[in-house]
Amino acid sequence: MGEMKEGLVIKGIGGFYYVQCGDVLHACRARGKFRKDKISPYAGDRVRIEVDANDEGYVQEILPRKNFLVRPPLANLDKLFVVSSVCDPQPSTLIIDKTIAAAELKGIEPVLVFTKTDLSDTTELKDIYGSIGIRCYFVSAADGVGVDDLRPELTGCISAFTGNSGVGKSTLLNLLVPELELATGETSKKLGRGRHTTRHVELYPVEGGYVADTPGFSTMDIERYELFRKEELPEGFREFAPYLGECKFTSCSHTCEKGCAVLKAVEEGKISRSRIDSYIAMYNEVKDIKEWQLSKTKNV
Ligand SMILES: Nc1nc2c(ncn2[C@@H]2O[C@H](COP(=O)(O)OP(=O)(O)OP(=O)(O)O)[C@@H](O)[C@H]2O)c(=O)[nH]1
Ligand SMILES: [Zn+2]
Repeated sequence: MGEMKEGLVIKGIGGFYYVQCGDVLHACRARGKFRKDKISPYAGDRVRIEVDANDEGYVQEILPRKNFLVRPPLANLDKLFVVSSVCDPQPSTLIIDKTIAAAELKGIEPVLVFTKTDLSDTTELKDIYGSIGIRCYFVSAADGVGVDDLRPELTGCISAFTGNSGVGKSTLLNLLVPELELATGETSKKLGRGRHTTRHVELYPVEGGYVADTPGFSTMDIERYELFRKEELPEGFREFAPYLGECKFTSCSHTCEKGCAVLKAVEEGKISRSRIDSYIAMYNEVKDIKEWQLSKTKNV
């Protein structure tokens, strides 16, 4: 029996899993039982490996995941940077709010990043997102404004960047982590999404943490793969928390009921219209989803 170690899966490629144990990176194969159990290690997984005398490693056990994203496949994400441009393309508050909610419900901390502040006014976005209890950054890659404020957010955690095509994710990541050398703008378009979808996910060490290299990670992936239960939806809107439990009806859906404390807070200007509009739109989308349709959001 070889030496047992515990480490972090940095990437999986060509049947090998690269596991970081302290300063050493072990290329490991997986034990056959994973395939049988239909569970395989992914970037972000904490695993136990056995290293034999020839320095060959085998993944023996995947430690319990705190969360899992289906696409891009990533385990144990601490932080999700939700990137939107203030214009070009115009931001969609519904997409932003869906992405925030998906992160919240998985126990991933959302951090909002608005890019291209050199191109447009940010007052409206600041009004909506400045006071919901989520850290919010306004940056411009064109003149570098705000980029350094964001850097400490990468420290000591596993993070990923998501946002629609063209919002400036790659441009921003290149400023934060120059070693990544991601293709941006026209080059990225020419290479096409095919390149992104077939590429493996890799965690890059940065600022004492890791950032996932997921250039094609758009909010579409969240819409397609992360479904909500209507009962849990209010937890995706953290500024609703003080009012939940205060409604007249215990079964209140917070969409239209009389005596709803959440809707009252909206009337009083304590919750923004934009946020409740997103909540109601999302509620209407998920209210008829069946339990079996939700199974794919589990941590496997
Ligand atoms: N004016 C301005 N343009 C920016 C800024 N950030 C990015 N851009 C431009 O926006 C375009 C898209 O940027 P990318 O970094 O490729 O966007 P992306 O989100 O990575 O796009 P995908 O790779 O398609 O997912 C490029 O032409 C960038 O030069 C910014 O802060 N200000
Ligand atoms: Zn209510």
